[in-house]
Amino acid sequence: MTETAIEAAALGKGFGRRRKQALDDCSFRLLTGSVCAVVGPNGAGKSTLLSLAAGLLRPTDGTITVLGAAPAAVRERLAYVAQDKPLHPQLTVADTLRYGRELNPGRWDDQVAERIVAEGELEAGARIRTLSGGQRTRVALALALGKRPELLLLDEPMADLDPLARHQLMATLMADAAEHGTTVVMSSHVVAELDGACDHLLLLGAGRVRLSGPLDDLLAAHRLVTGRADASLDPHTVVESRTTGRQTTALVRPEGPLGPSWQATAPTLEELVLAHLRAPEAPALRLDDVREAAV
Ligand SMILES: Nc1ncnc2c1ncn2[C@@H]1O[C@H](COP(=O)(O)OP(=O)(O)OP(=O)(O)O)[C@@H](O)[C@H]1O
Repeated sequence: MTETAIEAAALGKGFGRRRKQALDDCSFRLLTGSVCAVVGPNGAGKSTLLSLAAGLLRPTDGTITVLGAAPAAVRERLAYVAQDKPLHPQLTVADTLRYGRELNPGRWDDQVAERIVAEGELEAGARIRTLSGGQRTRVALALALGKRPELLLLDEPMADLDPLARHQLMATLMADAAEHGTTVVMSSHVVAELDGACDHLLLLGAGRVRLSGPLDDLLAAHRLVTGRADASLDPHTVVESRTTGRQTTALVRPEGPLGPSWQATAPTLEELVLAHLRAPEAPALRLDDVREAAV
């Protein structure tokens, strides 16, 4: 097994005759066994990136290597759950799982697929078209995990689920990934649901990588500081700063000791992401051991 699950080098994807860049010059590296959160505002390129990794789109620039090969060459070793969760509407839940089994001979894990369906109390005989959005999500995830993939690509998998189902499915997903060493790449707008589940972060903005690396390293590279509005933050890199009255609160990347003017705490994942979303001009930071120089 290769140590790198996904490697993107100057990856770009343009659409249409004008080649509008959905992704531009993206380089990052994700180690096997990581659970990676892909976050970013609407239109940032998250779905495009996941489709490229799944081999459903081809790059217009650069390269993406998945499980050591071109994505199209390793399709049977990965599973992709797209945002719209395409399933055959006329099939029953049981038929859908049966097709999953037939299409993945030698790989299929009946136990995990059946468990995910059973946890949602879905009737085996129910047709897909009669299911709610959240119930379809459950069937799509059962199909994806049943395939026993080495790489699981999930595009906003929890968006349709009620909070309890979300919590429970996330726990099942993470336990299964940990048990089998599955690499998981999951996009989401709900940062809270990623906290505690992910160990790698990829933040995209306007088609570019803004943050990439092990979550702990990215969090450790930032400090949330509070101090007097007239205190200087030189020479630190200020990601975002807000002043209310006489007080400034900022997210910074310290270049050394912060000094006595500032009270500093470690940011949460949500604070890290929100500050970068509010400050799209902040410089990018990559801590994922890419071979190229800094972005
Ligand atoms: N098939 C396509 N044809 C033309 N443009 C596209 C196509 N797919 C995506 N785009 C454009 O590429 C950009 C990135 O889209 P993408 O769906 O990857 O973003 P996203 O981060 O997943 O957004 P969201 O959070 O809204 O799901 C957008 O500007 C979108 O309009």
